[in-house]
Amino acid sequence: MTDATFASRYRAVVADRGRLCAGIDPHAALLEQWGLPVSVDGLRAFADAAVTALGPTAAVIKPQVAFFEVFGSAGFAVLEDVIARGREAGALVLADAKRGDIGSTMAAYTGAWLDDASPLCSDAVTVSPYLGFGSLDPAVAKAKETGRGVFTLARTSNPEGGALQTADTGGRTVAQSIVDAAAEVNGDGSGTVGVVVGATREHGLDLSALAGPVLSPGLGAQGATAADLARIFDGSDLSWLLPAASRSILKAGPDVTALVAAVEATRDEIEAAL
Ligand SMILES: O=c1ccn([C@@H]2O[C@H](COP(=O)(O)O)[C@@H](O)[C@H]2O)c(=O)[nH]1
Repeated sequence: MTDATFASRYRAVVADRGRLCAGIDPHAALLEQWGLPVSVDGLRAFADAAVTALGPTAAVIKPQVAFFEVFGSAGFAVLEDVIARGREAGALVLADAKRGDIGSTMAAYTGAWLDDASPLCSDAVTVSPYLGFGSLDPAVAKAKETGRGVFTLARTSNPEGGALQTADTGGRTVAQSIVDAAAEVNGDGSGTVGVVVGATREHGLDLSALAGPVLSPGLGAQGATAADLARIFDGSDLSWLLPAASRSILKAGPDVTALVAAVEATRDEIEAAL
């Protein structure tokens, strides 16, 4: 698709639009709040307004696949439209699918989310490394080859993640071992593998060798603030930090102008804090 690395594509769009990943999470409660039916028609209207507002404004948009999948094939058709329009509008589209399986099945997920031949092909996809980081090899290889990205969970924003992710594996935590494996892939400067580190608590990670993006969800609806980001990531290379917010932005809808203003206000608050 392109000779550019994911690092260079990421840096270009963030330099232009600022550090924000705006999520498209069509929760039933948000559909209702927007005065829409909780149906495929409601989903389509929600997605249309969201991608119209967020696609030309945010550096990265992150459709949460679960909220489309719940409507079956009709939901996936809406998601395909969101992905295509988001990319056309100049945002990087990060499909939040959190895929993870044995390598042979991971190869099929890679075909779905990172291959030009697929209608779901995105600029990046979220993955779960908990079948072993090596099980992600098909996705990592495809992403590297095509200038796309893979964002692996490391230290997630939810409270339940801690017991597993902070478990000690011979002198370092599970989450640190994921960050280190990502850093090894990124040693060539491609920035192919990003990590997910929530903004909701101290993470205790050494991100200094990562050389790739750090997606940090948890702003707004989960309670984290821009000031929390500055504190939690103090000492890290903040140029790689990509704070993410979904509901706190989407609640400004359905008016497109109000959604654009919410994206800009969130981004400006982040940029001022970092
Ligand atoms: O650790 C994680 C990983 C992913 N997420 C996802 O991000 C958004 C957050 O939405 P908000 O409305 O801003 O809370 C959502 O799609 C999650 O699945 C996360 O929150 N934490």
